[in-house]
Amino acid sequence: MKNLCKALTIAGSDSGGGAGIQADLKTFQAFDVYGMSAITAVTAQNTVGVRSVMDISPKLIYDQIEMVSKDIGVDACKIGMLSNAEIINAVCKALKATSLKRVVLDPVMVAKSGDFLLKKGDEKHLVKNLLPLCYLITPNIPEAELIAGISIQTNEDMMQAIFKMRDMGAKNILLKGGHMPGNNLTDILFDGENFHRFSSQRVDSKNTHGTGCTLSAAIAASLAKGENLYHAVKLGRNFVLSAIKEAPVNIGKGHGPMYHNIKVSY
Ligand SMILES: Nc1ncnc2c1ncn2[C@@H]1O[C@H](COP(=O)(O)OP(=O)(O)OP(=O)(O)O)[C@@H](O)[C@H]1O
Ligand SMILES: Cc1ncc(CO)c(N)n1
Repeated sequence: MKNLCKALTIAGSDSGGGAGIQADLKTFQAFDVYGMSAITAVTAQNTVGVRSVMDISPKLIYDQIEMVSKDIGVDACKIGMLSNAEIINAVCKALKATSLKRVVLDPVMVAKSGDFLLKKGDEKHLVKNLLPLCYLITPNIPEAELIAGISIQTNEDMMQAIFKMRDMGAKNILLKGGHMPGNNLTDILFDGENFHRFSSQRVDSKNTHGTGCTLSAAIAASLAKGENLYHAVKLGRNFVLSAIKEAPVNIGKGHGPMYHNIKVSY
C-alpha cells in the first residue's frame, strides 16, 4: 500500500504536449506525485506556434480547484497560463476559499513562439491580486521586466527587479536567467532574506518548449513531498537540465519538447 503526495496544476492545455497542463502532469508523474489539473484555457498549439485559444469560464475554473481540494487534498500547487483578469480573480478566490499552501506561480505571459498567453495589460491584476497569495513566483526575464517595470540587462538589474517584486508582496522569488545572453546560465533565488545563485552551462538546443512550465511543476512536486525551498529549486533545475539534454529529436519542426521521463534522484 502506498501513500502519494498530491499536486495540482492550474494552467492551460497545450495540444502539442510539451508545455502547460501536459508538461506539468508528466513532471508530477516523474516525481512520483499524484497529479491533478484545473484547466484555464485550451490552446491549439504545436512546436511552431499557437493558432487559437478558448478560455474556460471563471466559474468552471473555480469549481475544478474547489472539487479536488475538498475531496482529494492538495499538498502543493503550480499556476501557469491564466489568460485574463477574470480568470486571475477566480483563481484568487479559489485559493482563498481552499486555503491552498505552497503555491508556485509561473507568471506565464508569452509563449516561446511569441504568442500572447495573457491579455496585454492584465498582468497588473496578476501582480496586485495573485502575487501576494503565492509562496514562490518564477518569472523569466521579460516577465520580471514587465512586473517590476524596469529593463534587465545585467546581474545588478536582476537583483533590483527582485527587490521591486519583493516590495510588491512576493515572498520568495526565482528569477530565471534563461533569456540572458551567454553560455553560462544563472537563476537567482531570493528567499526573503538571502540570495542563492544556481548556475549551469547553457545546452545548445532548440528543444526548450515548456522549460518554464516544467521547472515550476518540478518545484511544486518537490514542495508537495516536503522538500525545503532551496532543495526544491535545486531538484527542479536538475530535472529541467536533464530533460533538455535528453530531449527527443523527432518531435515537431519548431521548439520541440523536452524528455519528461527522467529519473529523479534525491
Ligand atoms: N538552453 C538551456 N540550457 C540549460 N538550461 C536552460 C536552457 N534554457 C532554459 N534553461 C533553464 O530552464 C529553466 C526555465 O528557464 P526560462 O528562462 O527558459 O523559462 P521560460 O522562459 O519561462 O520558459 P517557457 O518558454 O517555457 O515559458 C531555467 O531554470 C533555466 O535556467
Ligand atoms: C498552455 C501553455 N502554457 C504555457 C506555455 C509557455 O511555455 C505555453 N506555450 N502553453
